[in-house]
Amino acid sequence: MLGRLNSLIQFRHSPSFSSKVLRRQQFFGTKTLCFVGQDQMSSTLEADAESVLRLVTPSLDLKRHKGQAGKIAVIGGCREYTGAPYFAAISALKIGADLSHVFCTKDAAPVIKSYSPELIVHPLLEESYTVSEEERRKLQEKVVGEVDKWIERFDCLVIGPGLGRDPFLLECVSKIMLLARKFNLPFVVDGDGLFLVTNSIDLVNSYPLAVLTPNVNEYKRLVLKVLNCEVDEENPEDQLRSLAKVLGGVTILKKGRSDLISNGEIVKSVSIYGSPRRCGGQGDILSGSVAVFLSWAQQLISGHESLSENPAILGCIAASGLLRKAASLAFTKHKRSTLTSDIIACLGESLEGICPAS
Ligand SMILES: NC(=O)C1=CN([C@@H]2O[C@H](COP(=O)(O)OP(=O)(O)OC[C@H]3O[C@@H](n4cnc5c(N)ncnc54)[C@H](OP(=O)(O)O)[C@@H]3O)[C@@H](O)[C@H]2O)[C@@H](O)CC1
Ligand SMILES: Nc1ncnc2c1ncn2[C@@H]1O[C@H](COP(=O)(O)OP(=O)(O)OP(=O)(O)O)[C@@H](O)[C@H]1O
Ligand SMILES: [Mg+2]
Repeated sequence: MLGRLNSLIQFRHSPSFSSKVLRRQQFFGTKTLCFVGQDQMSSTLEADAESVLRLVTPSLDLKRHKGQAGKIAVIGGCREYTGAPYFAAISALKIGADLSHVFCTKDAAPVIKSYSPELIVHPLLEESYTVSEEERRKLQEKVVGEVDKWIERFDCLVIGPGLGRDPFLLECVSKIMLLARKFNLPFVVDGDGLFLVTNSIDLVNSYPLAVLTPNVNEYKRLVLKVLNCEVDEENPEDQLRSLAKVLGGVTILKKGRSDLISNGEIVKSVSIYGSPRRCGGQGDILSGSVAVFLSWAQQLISGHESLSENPAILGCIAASGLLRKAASLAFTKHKRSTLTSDIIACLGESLEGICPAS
């Protein structure tokens, strides 16, 4: 059974599971691979998202302490966008992470704090208009130093929701990405983080713990930059595989009517019926969710040395499946008035329907 699972999701184990993760091997305790259904082991394009959700979601246990179910940090939030980082960070908690941080600009912080007392909000980043040329170098060092104090505690970063495109701010964020790579910390790049990465491919190149979650526009820009061509609508799977391969094995979740996922080797799709509402913010839920499921998958795999699945692919399949289930449930309740916060409110019920807490 393990062999067949491995051949379906042929993942390269990153050499970089941190010692922090290894210390937590016991987290998943007695969970076994009988949670993986038969469909998941077939070689079809469509993933069995429910089986993956059951596989990676840890059971609740009174012996566990705060933090073991995941600590996520979102790097995003600026003067214009405060909703996006909030959606990503709160979704992580609603799914089951223990702690969710947001590193945002100084002026976005009080707004994001006011949305929720659950989030730990760091007013750290600054946009060009608040900093003189002379102050910039010193400030950049301060930002990196501050993130450095926290970074080892996180299981995954989400970089980009509502970040904005201020050049100085993006320069600081590129330093944070380099820091994350130094610590072998997985990160999900979304929204304006993808704008940054598309213009500085080296930030993610050949980093197997990077997950990119582009929407239609973001994907178009990435394909143009990296493959120097237009999006191939006829053969999306092959093009996605090539893109991930050229980027040295990063995982890409291409969002759309069906979500397509590849690490340059395999391609999987998630097409569970979601919702016809396309209100903004659903991609932000997805990025926060990928971070949690990726962390859980990493912990699961580190506890089963015989497994060679790629936690990033499992995280993407699980997050996409859950978001679609929650969007569908929210739509049955709210129809045309369905908003992103309604979908977030359905995350728990949707996950409970697939893997009950008790
Ligand atoms: N509440 C908040 O704070 C939120 C903040 N957000 C943050 O905003 C930042 C920018 O992200 P983004 O997604 O708006 O930018 P981008 O990808 O350039 O798209 C812009 C335009 O592209 C088009 N378009 C989109 N999809 C398309 C499709 N399928 N097919 C065809 N066209 C399509 C469409 O253009 P239109 O139809 O108006 O011409 C759309 O308006 C980023 O930081 C993000 O995190 C969001 O997360 C939302 C919630
Ligand atoms: N045409 C579609 N039909 C069904 N589901 C879709 C469709 N497009 C996107 N989705 C779903 O919505 C999720 C978010 O994708 P979307 O393209 O809206 O991201 P986004 O533009 O980054 O969102 P955001 O507004 O948060 O920035 C995807 O994971 C996918 O499951
Ligand atoms: Mg987006």
